[in-house]
Order: sequence, then C-alpha cells, then structure tokens
Amino acid sequence: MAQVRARVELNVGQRSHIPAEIVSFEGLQDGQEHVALVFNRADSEQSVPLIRMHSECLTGDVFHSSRCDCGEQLNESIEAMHLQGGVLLYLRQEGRGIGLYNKIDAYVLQSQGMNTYEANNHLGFDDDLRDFSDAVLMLQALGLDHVRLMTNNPRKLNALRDAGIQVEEVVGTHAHVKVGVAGNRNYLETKVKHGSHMLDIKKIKKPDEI
Ligand SMILES: Nc1nc2c(ncn2[C@@H]2O[C@H](COP(=O)(O)OP(=O)(O)OP(=O)(O)O)[C@@H](O)[C@H]2O)c(=O)[nH]1
Ligand SMILES: [Zn+2]
Repeated sequence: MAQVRARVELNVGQRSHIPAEIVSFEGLQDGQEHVALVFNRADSEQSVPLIRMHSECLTGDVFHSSRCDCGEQLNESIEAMHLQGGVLLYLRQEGRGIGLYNKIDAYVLQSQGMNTYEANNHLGFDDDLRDFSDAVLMLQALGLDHVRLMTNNPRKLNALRDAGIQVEEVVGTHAHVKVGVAGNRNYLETKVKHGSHMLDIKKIKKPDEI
C-alpha cells in the first residue's frame, strides 16, 4: 500500500518540537483520510511498538471540550510515544462513526438526560459504528504485526486480535476526569457500564462518592 511520509514537529502540553512523521496511505477502504504519526525512539528499550488507534473528536481533540476525554488521551499518547517511540493512528471516525453534525444532535439529547449510547440509538444509530479494518490495513502497511495497544476499549483489542495482529500488552490511558456543568464524568461512567471500557470507576467518581 503506497504511503507518503513527511516530517512534522508537534507541540503538546509542556513539550515542544516533538519530532514525528505523518503518513498518508493510498488504498484504504472507507474513503476517509486516516493518517499515522510515527514516533521513533532510537534508544527505546521497548522492542514491541506502542500503538494507539485514536478516533477523531473535533470538540475534544481541537477545542478540549469538557464533555469527553479525547483531547487529554491524544496528548497523553503523543507524550508517551515521544518517550517510548510508537505509532498513533488518527482515524477519521468522528462521533464513534456518526459524524460531527450527528454528534452535536447527540449532545442536545445528552443535555436532556440521555447517555452517549442512548442518544446515538435515539438518532437511529447503533451504539458505536466504528470499524477498525482500515486501522488494520495501516498497521499491516507499516509492517506492524506485534504491538502494545494503548486503549481502555475492548472493541479495539478484539478488532486487532481478530485480524491476526498480536497484542502483547494493553496499556490503559488515565481517567481524565473534568468537573463542571459539562463535565465528562457521565461520559466516562457510561463507557465503563455500557461499553465495558477498562477504566477504574473509582477514579471516575466524585471524591465524596469514593
Ligand atoms: N456519538 C458520540 N460520540 C462521541 C461523544 N463523545 C465523544 N465521542 C466520540 O467517541 C470517540 C472516542 O474515540 P477514542 O478516544 O479513540 O476511543 P474510545 O472508544 O473512547 O477508547 P479508548 O481507546 O479507550 O480511548 C471519538 O470518535 C469521539 O468523537 C458523544 O457524546 N457521542
Ligand atoms: Zn471527545
């Protein structure tokens, strides 16, 4: 699968000038412009590369909205890969695959009391429309068949295992809890209760509930 690679420098959190390569792919199946960010660490002791499959969240990744933890997870993974090396697949699967405008419709329903999955269902969508087959193609194109996967989501783990990619270790991301009117506590709790995410629910609860 043809690839084009260009050098970039990233500025994330307290760190600046993080070197990486951004990679485009020809021949992906769903027509979206998914990209990989490749972080090399020549002196890394980790022989099995750290991988994250990160689904796009404009509101979280770019605007750091309080409704979710996506931007914090993105930064956390970039910082980890800067230290250890690794590959971040940035997948254009906004709103768990329903798209940005539908996600905004879902936000309205969530403000009326529905959780993220109920809101999706109310709009006529399944809980999660994401398909990770293009992510698998990207990993194969990069020659990665043994990985350490950075996620709390068992669906991602199963998608790689079903495709024959050896996941040697699952590295969890932190519970990034935000407080306030549009805080992400319900979003995180729903991930655990309805999506079986491997997040420590104690860390999600308010301090006085623990
Ligand atoms: N439908 C919907 N999608 C949302 C909402 N909040 C965030 N998302 C989407 O949820 C997805 C989160 O993707 P990721 O952070 O890659 O993955 P994850 O499934 O949470 O699993 P982790 O690997 O554990 O982070 C993104 O596509 C977001 O756009 C919401 O309220 N409704
Ligand atoms: Zn988000």
